[in-house]
Amino acid sequence: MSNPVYLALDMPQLDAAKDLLSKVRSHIGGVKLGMEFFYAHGHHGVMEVAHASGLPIFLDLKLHDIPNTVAGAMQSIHVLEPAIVTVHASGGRAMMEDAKAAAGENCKVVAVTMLTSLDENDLARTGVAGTPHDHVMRLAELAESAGLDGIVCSGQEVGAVHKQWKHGFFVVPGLRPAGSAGGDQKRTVTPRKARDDGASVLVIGRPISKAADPLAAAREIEATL
Ligand SMILES: O=C(O)c1cc(=O)[nH]c(=O)n1[C@@H]1O[C@H](COP(=O)(O)O)[C@@H](O)[C@H]1O
Repeated sequence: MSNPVYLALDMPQLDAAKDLLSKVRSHIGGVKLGMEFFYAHGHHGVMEVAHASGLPIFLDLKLHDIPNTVAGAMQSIHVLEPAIVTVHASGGRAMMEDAKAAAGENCKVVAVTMLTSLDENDLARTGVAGTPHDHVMRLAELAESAGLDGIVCSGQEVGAVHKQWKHGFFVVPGLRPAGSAGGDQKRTVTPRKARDDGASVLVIGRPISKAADPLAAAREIEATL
């Protein structure tokens, strides 16, 4: 089985990103590039990282706009041949359908459900009643009906979503090896638990990138899986 760990390269410096990548390259299965990196380096930066790593690229742009604009954005990133792209499930069914239709044939389009930095109180403050579990299940159903490949959710929900959506593709961030700092993440589990519960991809950033020894951290995480 291929390594499910995608390293989140959340940094604006291209050289630092490539340096980190070269250290941990053989202990990860893919690279996640999000807004921080993409807004700083755009297409050119994505191509450099893809070329330097030779690994699949997860372009985490969390698209969330009217269907026409999101479909246009998907077409604009087509040339980068990302393996995975994110949209927000709360953008609605038509937006997700159009995003999927505009994506490349080999690109998985997954919907962010409820950010792992939020808990039930945060959800209530946005006007959504119920538990994170209910909210994630509802949005997962919507994403599946829109023809998406899967969703992004926390490791606290992935087991339940996996039971409901047997062939879905599940991206799980908010992962923290036992004893590591949670930071801004609220719904965390260990990488091992997320994998055992059905995660297809494990997104890990700071537990590797901010470790005193990133290579040792990546090796240790790999050993737990
Ligand atoms: O879409 C994501 O990847 C994502 C969704 C989510 O709900 N929570 C979340 O943390 N992420 C991303 O996953 C990564 C987590 O980073 P660390 O908390 O440093 O491991 C960041 O790049 C986030 O942008």
